[in-house]
Formats: sequence, C-alpha cells, structure tokens
Amino acid sequence: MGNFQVIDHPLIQHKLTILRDKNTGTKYFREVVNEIARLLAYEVSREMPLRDVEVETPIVKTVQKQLAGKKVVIVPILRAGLGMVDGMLDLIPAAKVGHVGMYRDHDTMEPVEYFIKMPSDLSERELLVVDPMLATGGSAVAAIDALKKRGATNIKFVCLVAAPEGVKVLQDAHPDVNIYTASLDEKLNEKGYIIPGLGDAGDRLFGTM
Ligand SMILES: O=P(O)(O)OC[C@H]1O[C@H](OP(=O)(O)OP(=O)(O)O)[C@H](O)[C@@H]1O
Ligand SMILES: O=c1cc[nH]c(=O)[nH]1
Ligand SMILES: [Mg+2]
Repeated sequence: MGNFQVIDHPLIQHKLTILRDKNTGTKYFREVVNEIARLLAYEVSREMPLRDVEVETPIVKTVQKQLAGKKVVIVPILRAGLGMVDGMLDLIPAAKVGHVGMYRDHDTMEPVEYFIKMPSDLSERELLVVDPMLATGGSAVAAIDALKKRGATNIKFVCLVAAPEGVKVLQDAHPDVNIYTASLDEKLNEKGYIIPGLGDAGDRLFGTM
C-alpha cells in the first residue's frame, strides 16, 4: 500500500484556514494555494535521491551532494490543479509540466476526461499529480489510470484537502501511489463536496462561482 501522509506543518494549517474562509477572495485564494503548494513541494521532495559530485569551493576541492533522481513532471488535474503549479515550480524549477483535463459531472459525480498532454518518456520520470481536492477520488483515479496507460510508473499524488472516502478509493485503485495532503477532512456531503472543505476549488481559484 502506498504511503498516506498528512503534512500538517503550522504554516500550512494557518494558510489552509484562510482558504476555508468563504470571505477569502479570488486573488488572495490563488496566492495562498501557491504558498501551500510550495510548502508541500518541500516535504514531498524530502526523499529525492542524491549523488556525490565533486565541486571546488574558493578554498578546496570537495565531494558534495546533487539531486540524482528521475526527472520530475508536475501534472495538474485541470482546472483546479493549475493553482498549485507555480508554487511547485518555485522549488522544482527544472520540472516539466504535463496537463490532464478532467471535470466531475455535477449529476453523476463521475470524472470526464477532456484533455491530456504529457512530456515523452513517462516511464523514466517521477510524476507529481497535483489537485487541491481529493473528494470521491474518481478524478484522481481516472487521471492516474490515464498516466499509467501512457507508461508512468512512479507517481505521487499531492492535494490540499482529502476526504477519507477519496483516500480509500485512490489507495484501493493505485496502491503504489503515495498520497500527500495538507488536511484529512471529515467526510463528503450528499453532493460529494468535502466537509468542512473549502468549497469548489476551481471556482474559487478562477472566480467562476
Ligand atoms: O475526487 P472527486 O470526487 O473526483 O472530486 C475532485 C475533483 O473535483 C474538482 O474538480 P472539478 O470537477 O470541480 O473541475 P474544475 O477543477 O474544473 O473545477 C477537484 O479539483 C478535483 O479534480
Ligand atoms: O469539496 C469539493 C469536492 C470536489 N471538488 C471541489 O472542488 N471541492
Ligand atoms: Mg471545480
């Protein structure tokens, strides 16, 4: 079973409360989503492998560390995942960005894929799939299905708010995928929204309420 980790650093908890507040407007919401994404990127990259390299300081030659892992691809699930990309790129600037367009049908709650564009050689890359919300888990599972079909084998899923129902669905479907979230909330309501949650992340990011 993949690892499930709640990254509840005090700065992250503080910022998440700002996002939950219904009075937080679009501009500030967008900024804070990116700030949290940056903090999550720091934690998610903690296990990245290193290799020894020789470097010459102004004083001596020395052997020090350099990142050695697979090339990273940040994969936002559109639309809301886009809100996390810049924050992630702040810490992993050499990452490529692939896009998966997916919306949840309002009546059935089933995910509908409408766009996919990924860099080549997915089998040789580490993918960080990002989406602020893991609710029923349908969108995350469908996105990861699509990525595995294209050869991806090394995938982490990073979100801001997860419902227990979605965590279970994602773990059952993709036990090899590590899941990182800033918060594990209580449950879903009858419309599939996370309680307490922060509402519709895409609408709040892009002002489409
Ligand atoms: O776990 P699930 O039940 O599938 O729900 C989560 C999905 O719902 C939201 O996207 P939405 O469908 O609202 O699309 P949007 O990002 O374009 O607003 C969210 O950003 C996730 O992708
Ligand atoms: O609470 C939720 C559930 C799904 N998608 C969202 O944006 N918010
Ligand atoms: Mg939405």
